[in-house]
Amino acid sequence: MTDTVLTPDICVIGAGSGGLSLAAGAAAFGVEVVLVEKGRMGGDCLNYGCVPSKALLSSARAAFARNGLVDEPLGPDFESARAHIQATIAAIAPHDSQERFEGLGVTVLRGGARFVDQETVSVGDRLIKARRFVVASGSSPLVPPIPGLDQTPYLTNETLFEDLRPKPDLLIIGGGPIGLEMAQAHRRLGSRVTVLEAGRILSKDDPEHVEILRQHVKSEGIALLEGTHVERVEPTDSGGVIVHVATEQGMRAVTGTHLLLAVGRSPNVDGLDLENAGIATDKRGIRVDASLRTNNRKVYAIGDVAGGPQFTHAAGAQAGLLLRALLFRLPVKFTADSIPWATYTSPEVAHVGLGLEEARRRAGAVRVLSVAYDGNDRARTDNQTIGALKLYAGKGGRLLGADIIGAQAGELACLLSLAYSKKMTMRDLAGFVAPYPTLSELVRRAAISYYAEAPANPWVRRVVAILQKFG
Ligand SMILES: Cc1cc2nc3c(=O)[nH]c(=O)nc-3n(C[C@H](O)[C@H](O)[C@H](O)COP(=O)(O)OP(=O)(O)OC[C@H]3O[C@@H](n4cnc5c(N)ncnc54)[C@H](O)[C@@H]3O)c2cc1C
Ligand SMILES: NC(=O)c1ccc[n+]([C@@H]2O[C@H](COP(=O)([O-])OP(=O)(O)OC[C@H]3O[C@@H](n4cnc5c(N)ncnc54)[C@H](O)[C@@H]3O)[C@@H](O)[C@H]2O)c1
Repeated sequence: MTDTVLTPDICVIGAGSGGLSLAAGAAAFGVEVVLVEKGRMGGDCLNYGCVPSKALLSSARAAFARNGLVDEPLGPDFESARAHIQATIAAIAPHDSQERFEGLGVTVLRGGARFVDQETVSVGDRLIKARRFVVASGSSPLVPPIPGLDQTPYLTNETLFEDLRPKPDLLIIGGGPIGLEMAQAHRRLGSRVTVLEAGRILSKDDPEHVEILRQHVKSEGIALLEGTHVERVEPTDSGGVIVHVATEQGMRAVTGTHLLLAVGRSPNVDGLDLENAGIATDKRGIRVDASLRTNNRKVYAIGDVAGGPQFTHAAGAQAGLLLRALLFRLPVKFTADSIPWATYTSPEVAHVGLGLEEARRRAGAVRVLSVAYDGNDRARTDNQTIGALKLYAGKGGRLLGADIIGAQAGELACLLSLAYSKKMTMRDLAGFVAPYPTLSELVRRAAISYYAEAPANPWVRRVVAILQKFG
């Protein structure tokens, strides 16, 4: 070990979505920060997650618009998708780079961090004794214990984008956001695609909206096998794969040229030696309280490793809360329902606040206000009429949650997330002015329907009649 022991205010482990936000925010206030990263700056989102997957979806959308549905992966389309992914990562990378963070005054150490004791972390031969530690070490693709997997070639999000070659017959295990986004992207690039899902696809989203998506992706030729148990996998002589599945109809073998695993995430706790610092974990990751603190009072955890919602914006939101707590000593409370999400299939599927069941459980009577995209003029002009928006209104018309499926659902979720966070009511959402023609008018339209019965209400009618008498 070197003699120099670093003694910053904050030591952040992991330079991904959560760690970078926290380090940049703290440095902006002149707080001394050491940031440790063992892999690529930018973490999963930039290198293996959101950015390459959304770039691939964008290329696939363009290819689909050009070619329509094809059953042969087209080399040039894959080639241009690969170039687009690389160019997009390269364009964003400087923002997350070591150089930028050093420019902000952050000390960046490259290497694996591990706890030596309750208040010390080591990185190679450096020791760090910080006033506070923030673990933001992210997650890795879960590899399930499927018999035969250890002898069968498979892809995960960590390998899929780097070597993006045509995949004639892609089998995907898992029908969550990764499975579905990648299924549609590859299908639109000409691959035949089969999704093998143990339960139902997008199980956290509204079942009626998921049914719309289900029918849509099937219409694009994606085979969805839901309620399917994968029994075992084996390689073929030609380098492909056979997946043996048990379905309600019996056993079945599904063959493909490539296999992608998209069955969830495993928190990155290995190698941190958390036990040396007495930090408790469970299978979801590091255990934290609502203020994101672990049972070691010097140590906090945010992002995928902290067992909550696993999104870039969730990690960012947690970093923001933690900055308030660490820099300004303000009490903070993270709640999972403050985190909206969107899955970027066509149509997109998005969610804000509470789901309908949870809203009913917490609030009792809930009114569901639904509007369909085909009643919206912008959806008509753009020929994007598949979709629907539902608002869940509680007592006094308070917005409790929303589900959206359709074009730009993720963008609509932004407005609704603001409304949810500010505890707005249907009155607020009916009362704002949206430019015409926009999809955001769907929100107003749904909120206005809360008052649909007002004209028939005898009391309202009486008031209107009295007011008419005043000329
Ligand atoms: C295919 C895919 C698509 C996704 N799409 C979206 C999307 O569209 N929108 C969205 O919001 N989210 C998306 N996500 C999720 C999002 O990528 C993650 O939620 C987010 O990256 C989590 O941020 P994080 O800071 O917790 O972890 P990460 O961004 O993974 O960063 C953790 C960092 O810690 C480093 N690290 C780990 N252990 C150590 C150690 N011991 N010492 C030093 N460094 C260490 C890792 O190398 C890594 O760089 C997607 C994920 C995947 C896999
Ligand atoms: N648009 C986005 O925001 C976006 C996109 C991709 C990923 N993500 C994030 O990344 C996380 C991981 O995504 P994911 O799709 O891998 O995980 P997930 O946990 O959301 O979905 C995994 C799916 O795989 C199924 N499954 C698990 N084991 C199986 C098995 N043995 N056989 C068949 N099916 C099985 C599950 O039932 C589930 O439906 C997500 O939870 C999300 O937070 C977000």
